[in-house]
Amino acid sequence: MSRVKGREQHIPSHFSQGERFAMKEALKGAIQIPTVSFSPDDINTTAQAEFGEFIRTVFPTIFKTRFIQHEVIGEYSHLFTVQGSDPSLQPYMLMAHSDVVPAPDEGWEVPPFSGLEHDGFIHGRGTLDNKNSLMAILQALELLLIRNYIPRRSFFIALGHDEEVSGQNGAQKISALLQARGVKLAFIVDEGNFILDGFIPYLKKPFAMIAVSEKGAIDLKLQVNMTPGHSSAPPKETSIGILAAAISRLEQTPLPNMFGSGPLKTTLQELANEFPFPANIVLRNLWLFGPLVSRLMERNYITNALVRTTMALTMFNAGVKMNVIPPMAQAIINLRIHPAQTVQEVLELVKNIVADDRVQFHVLTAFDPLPVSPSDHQALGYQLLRQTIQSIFPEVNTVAPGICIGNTDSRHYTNLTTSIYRFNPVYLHPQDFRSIHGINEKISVQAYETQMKFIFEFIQNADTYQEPIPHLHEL
Ligand SMILES: CCCCCCCC/C=C\CCCCCCCC(=O)N[C@@H](Cc1ccccc1)C(=O)O
Ligand SMILES: [Zn+2]
Ligand SMILES: [Zn+2]
Repeated sequence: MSRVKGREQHIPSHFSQGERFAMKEALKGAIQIPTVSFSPDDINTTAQAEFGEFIRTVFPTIFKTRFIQHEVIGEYSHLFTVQGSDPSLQPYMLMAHSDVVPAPDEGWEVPPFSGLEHDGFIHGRGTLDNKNSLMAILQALELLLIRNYIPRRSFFIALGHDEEVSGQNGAQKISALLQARGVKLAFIVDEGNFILDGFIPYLKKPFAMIAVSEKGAIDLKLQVNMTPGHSSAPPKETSIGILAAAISRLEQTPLPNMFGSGPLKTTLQELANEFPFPANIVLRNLWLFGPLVSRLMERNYITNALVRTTMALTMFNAGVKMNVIPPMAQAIINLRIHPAQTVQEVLELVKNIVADDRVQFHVLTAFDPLPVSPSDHQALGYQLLRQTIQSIFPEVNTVAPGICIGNTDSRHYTNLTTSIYRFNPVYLHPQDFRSIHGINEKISVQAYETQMKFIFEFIQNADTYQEPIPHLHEL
C-alpha cells in the first residue's frame, strides 16, 4: 500500500465566482439569525430552530449524501457522522458552535445581526466566534461532495448550540452519545487560537498558535450578609463596603506569575527565530532571561493572561433601597486558571487574599486546566494542522503550540481523545480580539474564503496514509 495513497484523489481548492458569491451570502444568512445564548436556561430556541432549517437549505448535498448521518442532539445541536471508506483509519472530529453572546446595538457601526457587507468585510455577532467556523466546515464539505469526494477516514462534525453558556445540552450530550457508541477519536479540532498578528512587540511577522491546552475556570460568588437597618444611623461597615474592600484587595493582588510552567515556554522557544537581535538570544536562553521575559509579559493584558491565573470581577449586586442599610452584597468573579495550577490551589490563594471571615465563598462552576495534547512529530492532528497551515498560509513561518485563554466546547470531549487542538485558520489582530464578545465583530470576505479553503484541504489531508514519521532513537 502506498504511503501517500491519500493524495491520489486530491481535489484542488478552486472555486467559481458563483460558488464564492454563494458562500459569502450563506455566512451573511447565518449571522442574521440571532442565535443568542443568555444563560443555560435562556437561549433563543426560535432562532436555533430556524438555524437548523437554514443549514438544511444551504447545504442540501450534505443532507442527502448516503454516507453521512445527521442527528439533532439536545434539541438544537447537530452531529454529522461522515463514514469513510477505510475503517482501519481512526476517525477525527471537527467542531464549532452556532450560538453567540448577546449584542446590544449600542456602539456597533452596523446592527450586529445585519450580516452587512461593507468594505470587504461581513459584519456581525458570530463572524469570528464562531459561525465562521461552523459555516466554513459545512461549506467545505458541501463543495467536496459536489466534486464527488469520498473520504477515506471517517470524521464527525459536532456543532454545539450552547457553547457560550457551558455546553451542557450540546457538547456534553454529543460526547456522552459517542462514548456510549464506543467511539475513540484520533484528534479533535475546535475554535480557540488563531494566526496572531501584532500581539507581541518586535515580532513583525504573524505566527500560528495551535492551542494544545486551555485554562481552567472558576465562577466564584462572594457574599456578605449584614443586619439591615435605617440609613440615618449607619454601622461602621456595611455589606457593600466589606465586599468592595475584599474585591479591591483581589484586584490589587494578582495571583502568582507561573511563567516557566506549561506550554508557553515551548511557544516562545519556537518563536525565537522570528525575533530580531537581541530578543532572539533572550528567547533562546530562557534559563537565563526567564525572569525578564516573564515581567515583560505581565505588562500587557493579553500576554499577562498567558502567565497567570486571572481574576475578573464580572457582576456586582447589592442594596434594596436608597435609605436602607443593605442586608446583602454579592459579587461574581470569573477566574481563568493557569495550566500549572488547580481549582483547589486557586481557591486557597483567593481566600487568603480576601482574609475576611465575613465574606462567604460559593463555587458556582469550576474545572481544572485541560490536559496538554501532544505536538510532537507523531501527533497526527497537530501535524495535519501544521501541514495545512503551511500550504494555505505559506507566508506564516512559525506554527507553535500554546494555550487557549478562553474555554471551548472541546473540553467536554476528553473522554474520547487525548489530542484536542483549538485553532481557527484566520488572522487575528489585537483589535479583532477585542471584538470577540465585544463590538464591531467582523471578518473579511477573503479571510472567510481562506478559512473554508483551509478546511477543504484539511479534510483531504486527513485522508492521507502518510502517518507522521516516528523519531529514531539511538539504543
Ligand atoms: C505569546 C503569544 C501571545 C498570544 C496572545 C494570545 C491571543 C489570544 C487569542 C485568541 C484567544 C481567543 C479565545 C477565543 C476562544 C474562547 C471561546 C469563548 O468565548 N468561550 C467562552 C465559553 C464559556 C466557557 C465557560 C462558561 C461559559 C462560556 C469563554 O471562555 O468564556
Ligand atoms: Zn466560541
Ligand atoms: Zn465566545
